[in-house]
Order: sequence, then structure tokens, then C-alpha cells
Amino acid sequence: RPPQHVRQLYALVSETLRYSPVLDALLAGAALLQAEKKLPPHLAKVLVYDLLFGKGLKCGGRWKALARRHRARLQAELARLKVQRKVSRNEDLLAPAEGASLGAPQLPRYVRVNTLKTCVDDVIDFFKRQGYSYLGKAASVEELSSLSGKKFLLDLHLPELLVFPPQTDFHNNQLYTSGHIILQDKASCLPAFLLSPAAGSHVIDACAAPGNKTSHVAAILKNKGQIFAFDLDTKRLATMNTMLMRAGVTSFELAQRDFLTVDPRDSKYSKVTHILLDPSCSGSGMVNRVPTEEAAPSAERLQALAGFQRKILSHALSFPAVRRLAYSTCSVHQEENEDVVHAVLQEQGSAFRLVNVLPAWPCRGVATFPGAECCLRASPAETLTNGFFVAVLERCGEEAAVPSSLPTAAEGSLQQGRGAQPGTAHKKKRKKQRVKE
Ligand SMILES: C[S@@+](CC[C@H](N)C(=O)[O-])C[C@H]1O[C@@H](n2cnc3c(N)ncnc32)[C@H](O)[C@@H]1O
Repeated sequence: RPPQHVRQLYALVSETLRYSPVLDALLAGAALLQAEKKLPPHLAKVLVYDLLFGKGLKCGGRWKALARRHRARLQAELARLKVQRKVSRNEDLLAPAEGASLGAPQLPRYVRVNTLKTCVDDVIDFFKRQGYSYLGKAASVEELSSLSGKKFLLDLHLPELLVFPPQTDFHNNQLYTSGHIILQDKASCLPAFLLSPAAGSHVIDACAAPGNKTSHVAAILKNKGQIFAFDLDTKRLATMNTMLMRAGVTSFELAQRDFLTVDPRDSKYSKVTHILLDPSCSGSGMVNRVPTEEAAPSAERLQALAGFQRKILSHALSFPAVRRLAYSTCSVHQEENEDVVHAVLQEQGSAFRLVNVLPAWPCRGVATFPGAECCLRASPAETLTNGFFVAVLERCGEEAAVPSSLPTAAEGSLQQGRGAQPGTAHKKKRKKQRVKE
């Protein structure tokens, strides 16, 4: 049934997620899932949240009645947990207990500077004026993990990425609302950075909405050239349109379209040299994702996703002028990552090859085929990001001809000599609209 009170439902789900570690402890303590074997664990959490902390929504039917039967036991568990944690209010349970690590790992707050509107130096100055201390460029991933209070760093891999302590909230910050900064996980900044089209290029973003990567591509293009962005989802495209306008992106064409039906021979796309392909995936790498069965997709679901991903990757490579393509997923499953890339590379014969990107990146593709280590993986534990995968494919024999703004530091021996000097993009102080406090 469609929800009658969407806002209440949204609040219920987000609050359940906020209390998730506490709810896990209560469910375990009361052995609810052992007692009610048919009760799905995620539903159990929502029911227990509503029973103990919520406002008592008028829905839930038989499941709600089932949870109510365990009310006394759950309340006793809650009281016990409060005594154990030495707290009196429910909210105080949300602070992690001493020495404990509850729930999803805490990732830093990554802030991508939107170079279409400002520059890194100006944004650093802005935050300094807001009372933050700038600690310079990070030397290691460990340094990023030890950030606390009002301190921030420049990322060690991505020159336009600032790193703040976890849970720093900039959603109401003037720089965010004006599109000067984009709140984007570090791993999700990799595809556009590694695709690195030169200003003036024609680029396809095949599965583009809600558009964070598109706006990143536009920034790399310096708004010069043309972006053709496609997505199936009307609502996500509407959000994307607003986001791109706010970010000052021009020269883009958004289309609500199945990319698989876009004709590679259409003369409109005859100059497309770069493609960013970030197709639907299981999302199994997302740390803060609403938990669903997707976190552990079935073999059938993985097979279906991988089939789609192979098809859409092959289709993207069939654009006649394409020279470079970045394929990415926020999945941790080999089936959606290395296996897809390997299968399509084999199908392409010697037309395309993998580029050995970012040799300094610590986490590489799973060695399931020769060259898989050219791909990048990301994970909360190793790179302090969501779980992610990126592979960059390049047309064989084209590399010398490809103009690229990619810093040479981002590519290994296979690509040496291409592109501009490391860091030139952020070192140059560009004249940009100055950010006013
Ligand atoms: C992982 S999301 C893309 C995220 C986006 N690249 C970003 O950075 O904001 C995958 C997107 O692919 C879209 N999609 C799925 N199948 C598609 C198809 N056949 N053609 C175009 N878009 C598709 C989905 O609607 C979804 O918005």
C-alpha cells in the first residue's frame, strides 16, 4: 500500500537508522529474532524503534501486534542498557560507548571544491574564517582518520578535496547551498578525476543522476566542451538538473533515456572521446545505505546486475570516437567489478586496455586476471571511503593522441609522459568568484 504519511515514514526510517546500533543491542538482548523466526531483521528494528522510542504510528498491522507482545522484555533490555552505559536519556545511547565501535564505520566528511565557482585556496580561507584549523596536505590515510574537532586537511590523492572529521555537517553551510562545495565521498570523486577529459572534450555520462560525477566532469572540462548525460529515472534527473544549475554547470544536455538505446552512430556523438559509466549496481559498498537485502544480494540478483553492466559497458565502448572510459560501481562484489571488466575486455579483443591508474592508491583490483591490479578498489578500512570500484579503459594505440588534464602522478608506468604536471590544477591560483562570508 502506498504510504499515507510519507514524512512520518521517512522520519521513522531515518530515526531507526540513527538508532540502529542501539536497536541491534536491544534485539540481541531480548533475543527477539530467535523468538520470532519469521520476523525480518530490518522490520524488527523499525518495529522496536517505534515501540520504544517512536510516536506510535498507526500502521504496522499484525507485525506491530507481534512486537507489542515483547514490549516488557524490550523495555527491560532498554533499562539495562542505560544502566550499563551510565545514561538516563534515550538520546545519550547514541554516543558510542567507551572503547566500543558501534554500527557503520565513521567516514570523514569529504568536501569537493567546485572549481567552476571557486578555488581550493579560497575555500580553505573561508573555513579558517569560520574557526576551522587547516592542517595542510595529508601525508597518509591514517592522518585522515585521526581528524577531530574543527580541523581539516587537504586530501593526499585528490587535489580539490578537503577532509573534515566524520559527521561534520555542512548541509546548511553557505558554501554548500551556493554550490561552491559538493559533499561527495572521496571514492566517488575518483571516476571523473581519472577520466580526466581535456577542456573542450565531448563526454557522455551514461548513468548520470543525481549528477555529482557529472558536475565533477564539468569542473574538469572547465565548462568547455559538451556533456551528454543520460538517466532513466525522471525524479533523479529533476534533482540533477537543480544540482547542476546550482553548481554552475553549463554545456550539458540531460536526457531521460535508456543509454542502451542511444545510437553510437548518431552524428551528435561523433566527437565523444570520453565516457563515464557508473551504472546501477548492488550498492553493497555503501556504508550508510538503508539496509535491505541488497547489502547481500542473491546470486541471481548479482548475475542479473552483472549481465546489465557487461551490456552497458560494451555499448559504451561501441561509440566510434571513444578513447577513454571510466567504469565504476559502489559494489564490493567481484561479479559486478573485475568480472565485468574482464569479460568486456576479452570480448573487445585488443581494441581496449586497462590503464594503470593512481599507482599510489593502496587498494587494487582483485587479481582475478592479468592486469586486474590496474583497477582501483576502495573500502572503509583501507581508504576511509565507501566500498567502490573503478577501472579506466583506453583505446589501444590512441594514448599518445589523447590530450588530458590528468596529473601524471595519477597514472603508472603505462601512461607516463601523458598529461599535465601533477597538481598544476590546484596550485594555480585561479581568478574565481570570491566566496563571501
Ligand atoms: C549509481 S547511479 C549513478 C550515480 C551518478 N553517476 C552520480 O554520481 O550521481 C546509477 C544510475 O543509473 C541509472 N540507470 C540505470 N539503468 C540505466 C540505463 N539503462 N540507462 C541510463 N541510466 C540508467 C539509474 O537510474 C541510476 O540513476
